[in-house]
Amino acid sequence: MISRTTDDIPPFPEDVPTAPIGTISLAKIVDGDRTESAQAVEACRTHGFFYLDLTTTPLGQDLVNDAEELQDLSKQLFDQPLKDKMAYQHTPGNLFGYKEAGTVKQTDVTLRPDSTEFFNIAKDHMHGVAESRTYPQEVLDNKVLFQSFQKKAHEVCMTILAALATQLDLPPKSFMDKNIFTEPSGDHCRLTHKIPHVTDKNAIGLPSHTDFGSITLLFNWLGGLQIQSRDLEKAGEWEFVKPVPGHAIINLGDAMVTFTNGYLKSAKHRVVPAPGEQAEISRYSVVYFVRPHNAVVMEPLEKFRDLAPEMKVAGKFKPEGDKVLTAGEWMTQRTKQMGQ
Ligand SMILES: O=C(O)CCC(=O)C(=O)O
Ligand SMILES: [Fe+2]
Repeated sequence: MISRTTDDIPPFPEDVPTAPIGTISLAKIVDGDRTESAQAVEACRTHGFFYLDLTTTPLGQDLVNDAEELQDLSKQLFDQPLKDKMAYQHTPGNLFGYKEAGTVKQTDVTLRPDSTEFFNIAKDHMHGVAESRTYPQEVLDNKVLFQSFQKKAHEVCMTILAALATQLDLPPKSFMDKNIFTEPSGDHCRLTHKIPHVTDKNAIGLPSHTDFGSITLLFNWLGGLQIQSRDLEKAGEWEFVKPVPGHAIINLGDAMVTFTNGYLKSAKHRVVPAPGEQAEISRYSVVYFVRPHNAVVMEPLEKFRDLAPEMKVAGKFKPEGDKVLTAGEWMTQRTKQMGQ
């Protein structure tokens, strides 16, 4: 079965317009199919999002299964009383641990509280790359599952980064070398839970943002994720990204914008109440964020250093001032900016 967790949820309404993002096949990317890689580059220069079809490789199928098991685990994890979850709250400037719903992002002009709680579980902590912080017993009891998901998600993301590099006439490891699994980094698995819309009619799921790492691999089962339309007539309107069983949703983060000096894009996205009847039930997502390892210097690759400004697209290119940061410093700065 491709997706057992979609069997018991109301369908995404057919009459709701959705973003026309493309689908890339993991199997074809693994096979070195240049047409597929060219489409991935195109997706990263336009919408900044694409579906990744995971149905036709064992690695992809295993990843889907892990994500579904993590969704089951999320239900138990978020079902705990708030005070128990708050015992694992993240510390300022460090995203690992628990974030409660009701956060206001400091850079959000609307200053609306979000309605999403999440747990960020570090790759370094699950794989012994760095000393771990504390996590709930349910997380520790499922360490093997987190290890499996993180390893596979990282591998899939590296395959995409290699395809992008090759297609851009760079050595295949150009981006991979900045995201080494065994090096200390901000890589993590995020489990999110959005309370049903009916509980808080005004809340936003997650305010508009770009991800700040290299590449994000996302599973969700209910609608609610939106990206801004690229259709000139719809100028900036938000469109839903409909979940597709057996597919992950991939987007690039601001680090890739920095490495390519804006040639590749990190698209703004947000989470709002899911459309139709889907708004009435809890929404979960399982995410893996690949971030450049801490020692990486956040500057464009040689090839992109002198890129003309008009080639630049959405996303933040540089931190305040001209200081070149390491990825470790950059992540701390961006995390503080989130008000977290
Ligand atoms: O839950 C989703 O669909 C998106 C989550 C997201 O954008 C994030 O956690 O950065
Ligand atoms: Fe995001």
